[in-house]
Amino acid sequence: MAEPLLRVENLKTQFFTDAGTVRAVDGISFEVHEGEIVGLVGESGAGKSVASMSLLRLIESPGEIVGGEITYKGETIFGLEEGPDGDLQRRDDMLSNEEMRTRIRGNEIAVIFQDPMESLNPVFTVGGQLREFIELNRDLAKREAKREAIRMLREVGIPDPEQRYEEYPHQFSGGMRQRVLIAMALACEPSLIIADEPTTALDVTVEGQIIELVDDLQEKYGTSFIWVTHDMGVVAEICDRVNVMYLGEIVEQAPVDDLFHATKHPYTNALLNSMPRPDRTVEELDPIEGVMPEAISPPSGCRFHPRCPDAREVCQRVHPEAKVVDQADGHSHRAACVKHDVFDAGYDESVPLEAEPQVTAGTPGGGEDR
Ligand SMILES: Nc1ncnc2c1ncn2[C@@H]1O[C@H](COP(=O)(O)OP(=O)(O)OP(=O)(O)O)[C@@H](O)[C@H]1O
Ligand code: NI
Repeated sequence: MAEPLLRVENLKTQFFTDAGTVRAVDGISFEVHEGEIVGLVGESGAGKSVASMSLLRLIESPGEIVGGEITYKGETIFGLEEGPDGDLQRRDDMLSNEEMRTRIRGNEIAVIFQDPMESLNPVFTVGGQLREFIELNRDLAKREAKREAIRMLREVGIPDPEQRYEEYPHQFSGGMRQRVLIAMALACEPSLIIADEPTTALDVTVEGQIIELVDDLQEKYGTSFIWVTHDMGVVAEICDRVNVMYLGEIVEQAPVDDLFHATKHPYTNALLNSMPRPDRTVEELDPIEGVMPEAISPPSGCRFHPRCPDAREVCQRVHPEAKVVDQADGHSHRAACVKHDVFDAGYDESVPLEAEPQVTAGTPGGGEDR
């Protein structure tokens, strides 16, 4: 298989707070190949956004990437090596902050956030902002940049783009604003777009339209996506491959069909059971027991064991790294759960744990109102 566009290996990002060290991203590894839509899914606080921001090196104090490697098109976005005094230091070939700003962010890797109002300036027209962005990043003259901005607005399905070019963000609906952000993300024809819950604030119909638009544009431009969401329904619609995150770790990684139909991790199973589906009534929904613990003091052993219906005594002791448990479509299916034989951790002989009675949470990530 061709070299991936993006390779993330054992990435660790932590926040050093007064209350202690938050291990927000704790050793995740995944790849994005050209033209793929790769999902990053999990409950609120799992580390999805911190992982995304780490890829762009946008982590601010008290946060810091403390380990691992990020390679994009053969260049090192992040990497450490042992220095002369034995301490870890940033590698020589790591891209500089200047290169990240001018060459990578926006041009190579663009990002779309959940709330377009945070990314758009309310006091300038939508068209003006898009034009300026294109002018700055693509070295076009003002008139050409304007023509290009209007073309992009049309491309993302905004009706009357010449007219809407002159309007302000508040004159756009939520869905239309999100289309503007997609236009902005696409404007420099990046190879990778990171979309962090871009449809979460939208109603279901508009969400469906945006997803359809992204699917079309993805096909047309061949752009790769990292799609961050807590919604398994969205994952099913848009993703090729999926990474399921729990408390800073990737607990399952598989092509989308295998994730849904040959699920290997109890947490993924719980996410799927808590998801509304056309073939089940609301009463049949099965919220995941308990709430996700704080990343500051994760449980021993498997971090999911206190909430896991399959948990046995061994799960309190053994902390499983994701391992290949199956092969599908030339892609590995990985899971971090010792109930699989490859772990050889004595799961079969181990004593089942009583499910601890817990405060029950709603469905993950506040998905219940949708
Ligand atoms: N600036 C910060 N300071 C301290 N802790 C932080 C900071 N930013 C994030 N965290 C912690 O990092 C962990 C991961 O947060 P993150 O925002 O990545 O979760 P998420 O999966 O994106 O959740 P959501 O679905 O709510 O967006 C959480 O425990 C969060 O509290
Ligand atoms: Ni987030």
